[in-house]
Amino acid sequence: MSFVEYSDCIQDGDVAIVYLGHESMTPVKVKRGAQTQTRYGVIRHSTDLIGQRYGSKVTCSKGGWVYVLHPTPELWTVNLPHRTQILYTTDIATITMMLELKPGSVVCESGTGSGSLSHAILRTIAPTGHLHTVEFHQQRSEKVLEEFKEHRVDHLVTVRNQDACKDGFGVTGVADAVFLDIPSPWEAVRHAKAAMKKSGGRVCSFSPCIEQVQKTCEAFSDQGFEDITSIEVLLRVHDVRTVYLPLPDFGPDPSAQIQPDSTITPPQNHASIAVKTTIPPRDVQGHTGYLTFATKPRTQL
Ligand SMILES: C[S@@+](CC[C@H](N)C(=O)[O-])C[C@H]1O[C@@H](n2cnc3c(N)ncnc32)[C@H](O)[C@@H]1O
Repeated sequence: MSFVEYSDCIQDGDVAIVYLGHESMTPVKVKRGAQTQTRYGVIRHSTDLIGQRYGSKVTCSKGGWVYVLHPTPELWTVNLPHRTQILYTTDIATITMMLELKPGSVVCESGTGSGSLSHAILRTIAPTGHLHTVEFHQQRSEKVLEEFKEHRVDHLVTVRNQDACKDGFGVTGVADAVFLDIPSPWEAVRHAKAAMKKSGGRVCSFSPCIEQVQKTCEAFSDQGFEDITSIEVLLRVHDVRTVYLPLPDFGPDPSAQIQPDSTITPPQNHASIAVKTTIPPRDVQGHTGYLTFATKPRTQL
């Protein structure tokens, strides 16, 4: 198992996602001889997990069952231990697309936080790209490195425990893209520029407040970035419903030159048909933050 490569069967040392039901999942470190308690009873790793196929239905000791899923960055985002605020898949999908990330991309990121975005970046840039991630909180940087090792993606990432605003990203002229999720991103913009390739690239900053966005846009402009754009991504999940619509009664068909026939049954007054449709949500999910994108143009030679 690795977060960037799929394996068929569960092995000793894997991290598996135990799916207990809607909205109820938990990550489990698979270890020979270990047990995991669930509300459906005990899962014995040696017999119930190791050697089973990912996606299998596993029966617990009380007779209830769970599914054991292969980990993905999306599942990790909804199951990871929170050490900070994190980015969720709606923003992550937009960031990945707008930063034009692909296999082989070199990316700089700060702060690493709980590693939610980092895992998604790693899956996209594997197998030949690299992520340079900077986190100034020592325990957070140590913990996330431990997780990268457990998830077998540590060969794709360098974690630096330093201040991105003071000391930058630890690399110069190598990055295709830079991502900032720190309280004062405008202080890191010049370091972002220095970390990026001479051929240019894309940068993104995530900030919850519009005052932060204004300062960051000014810094991007001062540093010569172009195409500065701020967006907010709001997800609207529609509910699928069956609704009953009345059949319209258009009266007799004037083009049909048929004499009234008493054997034809007239349409019923309140006839209706069942149709599937979607209902938009009444409330739109809350604000997470603004995403500001900009382009570093190719340096003139
Ligand atoms: C909101 S969290 C990032 C969450 C991350 N994007 C995720 O999806 O899990 C912000 C992190 O930035 C770190 N941080 C704040 N300012 C920093 C700086 N100047 N240099 C490095 N890290 C910084 C904080 O310690 C915190 O862990």
